[in-house]
Amino acid sequence: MSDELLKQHRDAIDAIDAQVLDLLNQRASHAREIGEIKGGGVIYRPEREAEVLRRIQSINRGPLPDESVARLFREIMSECLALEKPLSIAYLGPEGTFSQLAATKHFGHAARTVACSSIDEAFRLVEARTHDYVVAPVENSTEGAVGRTLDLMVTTPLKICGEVVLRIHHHLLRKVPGMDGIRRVYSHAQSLAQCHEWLNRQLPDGVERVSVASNAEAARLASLDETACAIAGQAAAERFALVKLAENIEDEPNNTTRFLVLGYQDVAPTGKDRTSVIVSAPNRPGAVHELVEPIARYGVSMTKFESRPSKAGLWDYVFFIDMEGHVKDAPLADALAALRSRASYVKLLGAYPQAVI
Ligand SMILES: O=C(O)C(=O)C[C@]1(C(=O)O)C=C[C@@H](O)C=C1
Repeated sequence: MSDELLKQHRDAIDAIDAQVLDLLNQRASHAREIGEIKGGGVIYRPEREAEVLRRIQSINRGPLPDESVARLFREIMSECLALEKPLSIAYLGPEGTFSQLAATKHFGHAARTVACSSIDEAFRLVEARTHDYVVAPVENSTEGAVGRTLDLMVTTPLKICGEVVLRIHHHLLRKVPGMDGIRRVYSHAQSLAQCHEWLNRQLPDGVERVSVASNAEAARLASLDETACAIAGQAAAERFALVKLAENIEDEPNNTTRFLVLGYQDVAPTGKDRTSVIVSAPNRPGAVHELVEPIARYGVSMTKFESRPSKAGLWDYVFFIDMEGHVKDAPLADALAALRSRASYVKLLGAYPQAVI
Protein backbone atom coordinates (compact mmCIF):
# COMPACT_ATOMS: atom_id res chain seq x y z
CA MET A 1 0.00 0.00 0.00
CA SER A 2 1.34 3.44 -0.90
CA ASP A 3 2.15 5.87 1.91
CA GLU A 4 -0.12 8.44 0.28
CA LEU A 5 -3.14 6.11 0.35
CA LEU A 6 -2.45 5.20 3.98
CA LYS A 7 -2.34 8.88 4.91
CA GLN A 8 -5.64 9.58 3.13
CA HIS A 9 -7.41 6.86 5.13
CA ARG A 10 -5.85 8.02 8.40
CA ASP A 11 -6.87 11.61 7.72
CA ALA A 12 -10.40 10.40 7.06
CA ILE A 13 -10.37 8.45 10.34
CA ASP A 14 -9.14 11.53 12.25
CA ALA A 15 -11.96 13.63 10.83
CA ILE A 16 -14.55 10.93 11.60
CA ASP A 17 -13.18 10.47 15.15
CA ALA A 18 -13.68 14.19 15.80
CA GLN A 19 -17.31 13.87 14.66
CA VAL A 20 -17.85 10.67 16.66
CA LEU A 21 -16.44 12.39 19.75
CA ASP A 22 -18.69 15.38 19.28
CA LEU A 23 -21.75 13.14 18.78
CA LEU A 24 -20.86 11.04 21.83
CA ASN A 25 -20.71 14.16 23.97
CA GLN A 26 -24.02 15.38 22.54
CA ARG A 27 -25.51 12.00 23.46
CA ALA A 28 -24.02 12.22 26.95
CA SER A 29 -25.51 15.70 27.45
CA HIS A 30 -28.97 14.32 26.63
CA ALA A 31 -28.43 11.48 29.09
CA ARG A 32 -27.45 13.99 31.78
CA GLU A 33 -30.61 15.99 31.08
CA ILE A 34 -32.64 12.77 31.34
CA GLY A 35 -30.96 12.19 34.71
CA GLU A 36 -32.23 15.62 35.88
CA ILE A 37 -35.76 14.76 34.69
CA LYS A 38 -35.65 11.49 36.63
CA GLY A 39 -34.78 13.48 39.75
CA GLY A 40 -34.01 11.07 42.55
CA GLY A 41 -35.94 8.26 40.80
CA VAL A 42 -34.68 5.05 39.25
CA ILE A 43 -31.82 5.86 36.86
CA TYR A 44 -31.03 2.49 35.29
CA ARG A 45 -33.72 1.53 32.74
CA PRO A 46 -33.18 -2.02 31.46
CA GLU A 47 -36.16 -1.81 29.08
CA ARG A 48 -34.71 1.28 27.38
CA GLU A 49 -31.21 -0.21 27.22
CA ALA A 50 -32.55 -3.38 25.56
CA GLU A 51 -34.50 -1.21 23.10
CA VAL A 52 -31.39 0.85 22.24
CA LEU A 53 -29.23 -2.26 21.70
CA ARG A 54 -31.85 -4.09 19.62
CA ARG A 55 -32.48 -1.00 17.48
CA ILE A 56 -28.75 -0.49 16.87
CA GLN A 57 -28.45 -4.10 15.72
CA SER A 58 -31.47 -3.80 13.46
CA ILE A 59 -30.20 -0.65 11.68
CA ASN A 60 -26.56 -1.78 11.50
CA ARG A 61 -25.34 -1.95 7.89
CA GLY A 62 -21.80 -3.19 8.66
CA PRO A 63 -19.02 -3.95 8.04
CA LEU A 64 -18.98 -4.14 11.87
CA PRO A 65 -20.94 -7.25 13.01
CA ASP A 66 -24.16 -6.73 15.02
CA GLU A 67 -22.56 -8.16 18.14
CA SER A 68 -19.66 -5.69 17.95
CA VAL A 69 -21.87 -2.63 17.54
CA ALA A 70 -24.02 -3.83 20.44
CA ARG A 71 -20.90 -4.16 22.61
CA LEU A 72 -19.77 -0.64 21.65
CA PHE A 73 -23.16 0.86 22.46
CA ARG A 74 -23.27 -1.13 25.68
CA GLU A 75 -20.17 0.82 26.77
CA ILE A 76 -21.48 4.15 25.47
CA MET A 77 -24.68 3.74 27.53
CA SER A 78 -22.62 2.67 30.52
CA GLU A 79 -20.66 5.95 30.38
CA CYS A 80 -23.83 7.99 29.80
CA LEU A 81 -25.54 6.33 32.77
CA ALA A 82 -22.51 7.01 34.97
CA LEU A 83 -22.97 10.74 34.27
CA GLU A 84 -26.49 10.45 35.67
CA LYS A 85 -25.44 8.34 38.66
CA PRO A 86 -22.57 5.85 39.04
CA LEU A 87 -23.95 2.36 39.80
CA SER A 88 -22.43 -0.18 42.16
CA ILE A 89 -22.97 -3.86 41.41
CA ALA A 90 -22.49 -6.62 44.00
CA TYR A 91 -21.23 -10.02 42.80
CA LEU A 92 -19.69 -13.20 44.16
CA GLY A 93 -15.99 -12.33 44.40
CA PRO A 94 -13.09 -12.23 44.59
CA GLU A 95 -12.14 -10.11 41.60
CA GLY A 96 -11.82 -12.09 38.38
CA THR A 97 -14.85 -14.40 38.80
CA PHE A 98 -17.27 -15.10 35.97
CA SER A 99 -19.87 -13.22 38.03
CA GLN A 100 -17.74 -10.07 37.75
CA LEU A 101 -17.38 -10.67 34.00
CA ALA A 102 -21.16 -11.03 33.74
CA ALA A 103 -21.70 -7.81 35.73
CA THR A 104 -19.39 -5.89 33.39
CA LYS A 105 -20.93 -7.49 30.30
CA HIS A 106 -24.36 -6.28 31.42
CA PHE A 107 -23.59 -2.85 32.91
CA GLY A 108 -20.39 -1.92 30.99
CA HIS A 109 -17.09 -0.76 32.43
CA ALA A 110 -18.35 2.50 33.94
CA ALA A 111 -20.29 0.60 36.62
CA ARG A 112 -18.38 -0.16 39.82
CA THR A 113 -18.31 -3.88 40.60
CA VAL A 114 -18.06 -4.85 44.27
CA ALA A 115 -16.72 -8.29 45.22
CA CYS A 116 -18.66 -10.07 48.00
CA SER A 117 -17.62 -13.16 49.94
CA SER A 118 -20.83 -15.09 49.15
CA ILE A 119 -23.97 -14.88 47.03
CA ASP A 120 -25.87 -14.34 50.32
CA GLU A 121 -23.76 -11.29 51.15
CA ALA A 122 -24.22 -9.86 47.65
CA PHE A 123 -28.03 -10.15 48.02
CA ARG A 124 -27.94 -8.68 51.56
CA LEU A 125 -25.94 -5.61 50.52
CA VAL A 126 -28.39 -4.81 47.73
CA GLU A 127 -31.40 -5.56 49.95
CA ALA A 128 -29.93 -3.04 52.45
CA ARG A 129 -29.47 -0.55 49.53
CA THR A 130 -25.69 -0.38 50.13
CA HIS A 131 -25.27 -1.30 46.46
CA ASP A 132 -27.66 -0.88 43.53
CA TYR A 133 -27.88 -4.32 41.89
CA VAL A 134 -26.70 -7.89 42.39
CA VAL A 135 -25.58 -10.15 39.55
CA ALA A 136 -25.87 -13.83 40.55
CA PRO A 137 -25.41 -17.08 38.58
CA VAL A 138 -28.64 -19.06 38.32
CA GLU A 139 -27.96 -21.94 35.92
CA ASN A 140 -25.23 -23.53 33.86
CA SER A 141 -25.85 -25.42 30.62
CA THR A 142 -23.74 -28.37 31.78
CA GLU A 143 -24.29 -28.48 35.52
CA GLY A 144 -27.82 -27.14 35.94
CA ALA A 145 -29.20 -24.90 38.66
CA VAL A 146 -27.22 -22.87 41.16
CA GLY A 147 -29.13 -23.93 44.27
CA ARG A 148 -28.04 -21.11 46.57
CA THR A 149 -29.27 -18.40 44.18
CA LEU A 150 -32.63 -20.17 43.77
CA ASP A 151 -33.02 -20.51 47.54
CA LEU A 152 -32.31 -16.79 48.04
CA MET A 153 -34.95 -15.91 45.45
CA VAL A 154 -37.63 -17.48 47.65
CA THR A 155 -37.19 -14.89 50.40
CA THR A 156 -35.58 -11.83 48.80
CA PRO A 157 -37.68 -8.67 48.33
CA LEU A 158 -35.54 -7.89 45.24
CA LYS A 159 -36.98 -8.23 41.72
CA ILE A 160 -35.24 -9.70 38.67
CA CYS A 161 -34.68 -6.84 36.24
CA GLY A 162 -32.35 -8.46 33.73
CA GLU A 163 -30.43 -11.55 32.65
CA VAL A 164 -26.89 -12.09 31.35
CA VAL A 165 -25.80 -15.06 29.27
CA LEU A 166 -22.07 -15.74 29.37
CA ARG A 167 -20.05 -18.34 27.46
CA ILE A 168 -17.76 -19.98 29.99
CA HIS A 169 -14.24 -20.99 29.01
CA HIS A 170 -12.08 -22.73 31.59
CA HIS A 171 -8.29 -22.94 31.49
CA LEU A 172 -5.80 -24.98 33.48
CA LEU A 173 -3.55 -22.43 35.18
CA ARG A 174 -0.31 -22.68 37.10
CA LYS A 175 2.41 -20.43 38.48
CA VAL A 176 5.10 -22.24 36.45
CA PRO A 177 5.01 -23.98 33.01
CA GLY A 178 4.65 -27.78 32.58
CA MET A 179 2.57 -30.50 34.23
CA ASP A 180 5.44 -31.97 36.29
CA GLY A 181 5.06 -31.95 40.06
CA ILE A 182 1.37 -31.01 40.20
CA ARG A 183 -0.19 -32.41 43.39
CA ARG A 184 -3.59 -30.72 43.46
CA VAL A 185 -6.03 -28.77 41.32
CA TYR A 186 -8.23 -26.09 42.87
CA SER A 187 -11.54 -24.86 41.47
CA HIS A 188 -15.16 -24.20 42.28
CA ALA A 189 -17.15 -27.46 42.49
CA GLN A 190 -19.20 -26.50 39.40
CA SER A 191 -16.06 -25.91 37.32
CA LEU A 192 -14.46 -29.17 38.48
CA ALA A 193 -17.65 -30.88 37.31
CA GLN A 194 -17.69 -28.98 34.00
CA CYS A 195 -14.12 -30.19 33.25
CA HIS A 196 -14.49 -33.65 34.77
CA GLU A 197 -13.82 -35.67 31.57
CA TRP A 198 -10.84 -33.56 30.56
CA LEU A 199 -9.31 -33.93 34.06
CA ASN A 200 -9.82 -37.70 33.95
CA ARG A 201 -7.99 -37.90 30.63
CA GLN A 202 -5.20 -35.37 31.11
CA LEU A 203 -4.29 -35.08 34.78
CA PRO A 204 -1.54 -37.36 36.10
CA ASP A 205 -2.79 -40.04 38.55
CA GLY A 206 -3.07 -39.01 42.18
CA VAL A 207 -3.67 -35.31 41.63
CA GLU A 208 -6.15 -34.22 44.28
CA ARG A 209 -9.22 -32.18 43.18
CA VAL A 210 -10.01 -29.54 45.79
CA SER A 211 -13.21 -27.50 45.58
CA VAL A 212 -12.98 -23.91 46.83
CA ALA A 213 -15.40 -20.96 47.05
CA SER A 214 -14.69 -19.53 43.59
CA ASN A 215 -12.44 -19.92 40.56
CA ALA A 216 -10.69 -16.66 41.35
CA GLU A 217 -9.92 -18.02 44.84
CA ALA A 218 -8.56 -21.17 43.14
CA ALA A 219 -6.30 -19.00 40.97
CA ARG A 220 -5.14 -17.07 44.03
CA LEU A 221 -4.24 -20.30 45.84
CA ALA A 222 -2.40 -21.61 42.76
CA SER A 223 -0.41 -18.38 42.60
CA LEU A 224 0.96 -19.15 46.09
CA ASP A 225 1.93 -22.78 45.49
CA GLU A 226 3.97 -24.21 42.59
CA THR A 227 2.67 -27.74 43.24
CA ALA A 228 -0.92 -26.62 42.65
CA CYS A 229 -2.87 -25.58 39.60
CA ALA A 230 -6.31 -24.03 39.17
CA ILE A 231 -9.21 -24.19 36.78
CA ALA A 232 -10.39 -20.66 36.10
CA GLY A 233 -11.10 -18.17 33.33
CA GLN A 234 -9.05 -15.59 31.49
CA ALA A 235 -9.69 -12.76 33.96
CA ALA A 236 -8.40 -14.80 36.91
CA ALA A 237 -5.37 -15.95 34.86
CA GLU A 238 -4.45 -12.33 34.17
CA ARG A 239 -5.17 -11.11 37.68
CA PHE A 240 -2.85 -13.68 39.27
CA ALA A 241 -0.28 -13.78 36.42
CA LEU A 242 -0.64 -17.54 35.90
CA VAL A 243 0.62 -19.63 32.98
CA LYS A 244 -2.05 -21.29 30.80
CA LEU A 245 -1.15 -25.00 30.70
CA ALA A 246 -4.27 -25.82 28.66
CA GLU A 247 -7.04 -23.69 27.16
CA ASN A 248 -10.81 -24.26 26.91
CA ILE A 249 -10.83 -27.50 28.90
CA GLU A 250 -14.61 -27.51 29.53
CA ASP A 251 -16.15 -30.84 28.44
CA GLU A 252 -19.16 -29.19 26.82
CA PRO A 253 -18.11 -26.84 23.96
CA ASN A 254 -21.22 -24.64 24.45
CA ASN A 255 -20.73 -24.30 28.19
CA THR A 256 -22.82 -21.26 29.15
CA THR A 257 -23.92 -19.72 32.43
CA ARG A 258 -27.01 -17.59 32.88
CA PHE A 259 -26.93 -14.85 35.52
CA LEU A 260 -29.77 -12.78 36.95
CA VAL A 261 -29.66 -9.06 37.70
CA LEU A 262 -31.74 -8.12 40.74
CA GLY A 263 -32.65 -4.78 42.27
CA TYR A 264 -35.59 -2.82 43.68
CA GLN A 265 -37.48 -2.13 40.46
CA ASP A 266 -40.13 -3.33 38.06
CA VAL A 267 -39.31 -3.25 34.37
CA ALA A 268 -41.72 -2.23 31.58
CA PRO A 269 -42.35 -4.58 28.61
CA THR A 270 -40.01 -4.45 25.59
CA GLY A 271 -41.66 -6.97 23.27
CA LYS A 272 -39.01 -9.62 23.94
CA ASP A 273 -39.15 -10.39 27.65
CA ARG A 274 -39.03 -13.19 30.14
CA THR A 275 -41.09 -13.62 33.31
CA SER A 276 -39.94 -15.71 36.28
CA VAL A 277 -42.17 -17.04 39.05
CA ILE A 278 -41.98 -19.41 41.99
CA VAL A 279 -45.06 -21.55 42.53
CA SER A 280 -46.03 -24.40 44.75
CA ALA A 281 -48.78 -26.91 44.23
CA PRO A 282 -51.04 -28.60 46.76
CA ASN A 283 -49.61 -32.02 47.65
CA ARG A 284 -51.96 -34.32 45.70
CA PRO A 285 -51.79 -36.43 42.53
CA GLY A 286 -51.87 -34.43 39.29
CA ALA A 287 -51.42 -31.07 41.05
CA VAL A 288 -48.23 -30.10 39.20
CA HIS A 289 -49.75 -31.03 35.86
CA GLU A 290 -52.84 -28.90 36.62
CA LEU A 291 -50.58 -26.05 37.66
CA VAL A 292 -48.70 -25.77 34.38
CA GLU A 293 -51.65 -26.66 32.12
CA PRO A 294 -52.70 -22.98 31.58
CA ILE A 295 -49.19 -22.15 30.35
CA ALA A 296 -49.61 -24.58 27.46
CA ARG A 297 -53.29 -23.68 26.94
CA TYR A 298 -52.50 -19.98 26.43
CA GLY A 299 -49.58 -20.84 24.10
CA VAL A 300 -46.91 -19.44 26.41
CA SER A 301 -43.43 -20.86 25.95
CA MET A 302 -41.98 -22.22 29.21
CA THR A 303 -38.17 -21.89 29.07
CA LYS A 304 -37.42 -23.35 32.49
CA PHE A 305 -39.04 -25.63 35.05
CA GLU A 306 -36.91 -26.37 38.08
CA SER A 307 -37.94 -27.93 41.39
CA ARG A 308 -36.30 -27.29 44.78
CA PRO A 309 -37.13 -28.61 48.23
CA SER A 310 -39.29 -25.91 49.87
CA LYS A 311 -37.62 -26.35 53.31
CA ALA A 312 -41.14 -26.03 54.78
CA GLY A 313 -41.82 -29.77 55.00
CA LEU A 314 -40.32 -33.11 53.99
CA TRP A 315 -40.83 -33.84 50.23
CA ASP A 316 -42.49 -30.46 49.82
CA TYR A 317 -41.30 -28.63 46.68
CA VAL A 318 -41.39 -25.21 45.09
CA PHE A 319 -41.12 -24.81 41.32
CA PHE A 320 -39.15 -22.13 39.48
CA ILE A 321 -40.80 -21.36 36.16
CA ASP A 322 -39.50 -19.05 33.42
CA MET A 323 -41.81 -18.07 30.58
CA GLU A 324 -41.33 -16.03 27.43
CA GLY A 325 -43.29 -12.77 27.55
CA HIS A 326 -44.07 -10.02 30.06
CA VAL A 327 -46.46 -10.30 32.97
CA LYS A 328 -48.29 -7.18 31.75
CA ASP A 329 -48.88 -8.58 28.25
CA ALA A 330 -51.38 -11.18 27.01
CA PRO A 331 -51.19 -14.16 26.74
CA LEU A 332 -48.80 -14.48 29.69
CA ALA A 333 -50.99 -12.30 31.94
CA ASP A 334 -53.96 -14.64 31.30
CA ALA A 335 -51.87 -17.79 31.81
CA LEU A 336 -50.55 -16.42 35.10
CA ALA A 337 -54.03 -15.48 36.34
CA ALA A 338 -55.19 -19.07 35.67
CA LEU A 339 -52.05 -20.45 37.33
CA ARG A 340 -52.66 -18.29 40.43
CA SER A 341 -56.12 -19.77 40.88
CA ARG A 342 -54.62 -23.29 41.05
CA ALA A 343 -51.37 -22.80 42.97
CA SER A 344 -51.10 -22.81 46.73
CA TYR A 345 -48.40 -20.12 46.47
CA VAL A 346 -47.15 -17.82 43.70
CA LYS A 347 -44.31 -15.30 43.88
CA LEU A 348 -43.59 -13.10 40.88
CA LEU A 349 -39.79 -12.83 40.72
CA GLY A 350 -39.75 -10.32 37.89
CA ALA A 351 -40.44 -9.62 34.22
CA TYR A 352 -37.40 -8.39 32.31
CA PRO A 353 -35.86 -8.07 28.83
CA GLN A 354 -34.25 -11.18 27.36
CA ALA A 355 -30.46 -10.82 27.10
CA VAL A 356 -29.45 -8.87 23.97
CA ILE A 357 -25.69 -9.50 23.92
O1 LIG B 1 -33.15 6.81 28.42
C1 LIG B 1 -32.77 6.92 29.58
O2 LIG B 1 -33.55 6.78 30.55
C2 LIG B 1 -31.37 7.23 29.89
O3 LIG B 1 -31.06 7.48 31.03
C3 LIG B 1 -30.35 7.17 28.81
C4 LIG B 1 -29.64 5.81 28.75
C5 LIG B 1 -28.76 5.84 27.45
O4 LIG B 1 -27.58 6.14 27.56
O5 LIG B 1 -29.32 5.60 26.38
C6 LIG B 1 -28.78 5.63 29.94
C7 LIG B 1 -29.17 4.88 31.02
C8 LIG B 1 -30.43 4.13 31.07
O6 LIG B 1 -30.27 2.91 31.70
C9 LIG B 1 -31.03 4.00 29.74
C10 LIG B 1 -30.64 4.73 28.66
